[in-house]
Amino acid sequence: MLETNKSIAQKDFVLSIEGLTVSFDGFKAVNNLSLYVEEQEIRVIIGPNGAGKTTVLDLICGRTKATEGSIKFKGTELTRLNEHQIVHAGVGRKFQNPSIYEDLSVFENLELSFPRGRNVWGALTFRRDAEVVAKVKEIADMIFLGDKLDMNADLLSHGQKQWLEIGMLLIQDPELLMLDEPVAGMSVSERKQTAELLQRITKDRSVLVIEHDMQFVADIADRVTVLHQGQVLSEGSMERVQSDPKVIEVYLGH
Ligand SMILES: Nc1ncnc2c1ncn2[C@@H]1O[C@H](COP(=O)(O)OP(=O)(O)OP(=O)(O)O)[C@@H](O)[C@H]1O
Repeated sequence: MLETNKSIAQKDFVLSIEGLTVSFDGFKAVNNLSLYVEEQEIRVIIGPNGAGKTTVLDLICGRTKATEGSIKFKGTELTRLNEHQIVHAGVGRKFQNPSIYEDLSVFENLELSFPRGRNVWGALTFRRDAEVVAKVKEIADMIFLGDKLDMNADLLSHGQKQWLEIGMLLIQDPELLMLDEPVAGMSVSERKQTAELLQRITKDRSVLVIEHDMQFVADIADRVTVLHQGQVLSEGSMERVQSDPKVIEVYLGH
């Protein structure tokens, strides 16, 4: 046991969650959870409805306050910070529904998210210097929208809107990116492209994803954590969790 603790402590984890619990009127949606995410890792959290997946992301990004436990991001204790401070520390979160500015172009949406242009008026009036333009183009290419910079965001497909929102997070250069069901509503080819995109962006960062689409999970996951009733039911490679009888019983067997 000592050996295990020592090896866990020595690894370079981007995110170390230990003993995390949140209680809603006595109901523990997350119950004494420990989870460690490495640099450049894509970790996928799966599990049945109500398992606590979204609540875990809410706790990490500061939307929900923990009752007990610790969430360390590169050594910084996140449970003491507010949502804004957590974003500033380098944690980006994408929710299920895209929250892009539909009446602005792809370029303007990305430009607005560039760290210097966080507020709308600041972003629209500051000079589009070469650095911003270059970064916007780089990100647009990465999210498959390089030829759609001038298109109004409301004309994009659902999948393209999801990519734009991922791009709006990437331009802020988070070290941990959290995505809640990123391929929901996407076509098969868009799912494939999204898998490629996630593989590419983990060269510089880690990604934590909640997903129900098992093909997509198999395509992207370095490791999978299966949650059930706020606790880790199983963890490891996709092959390992898929063949775990406990996982088949409560989740995959349905
Ligand atoms: N703010 C809250 N107050 C009370 N109960 C909550 C709150 N947030 C979540 N819960 C409960 O906690 C449990 C876990 O919810 P959560 O949304 O995290 O599950 P999930 O695994 O993301 O499920 P799904 O796959 O359906 O999105 C559920 O029973 C939910 O009703």
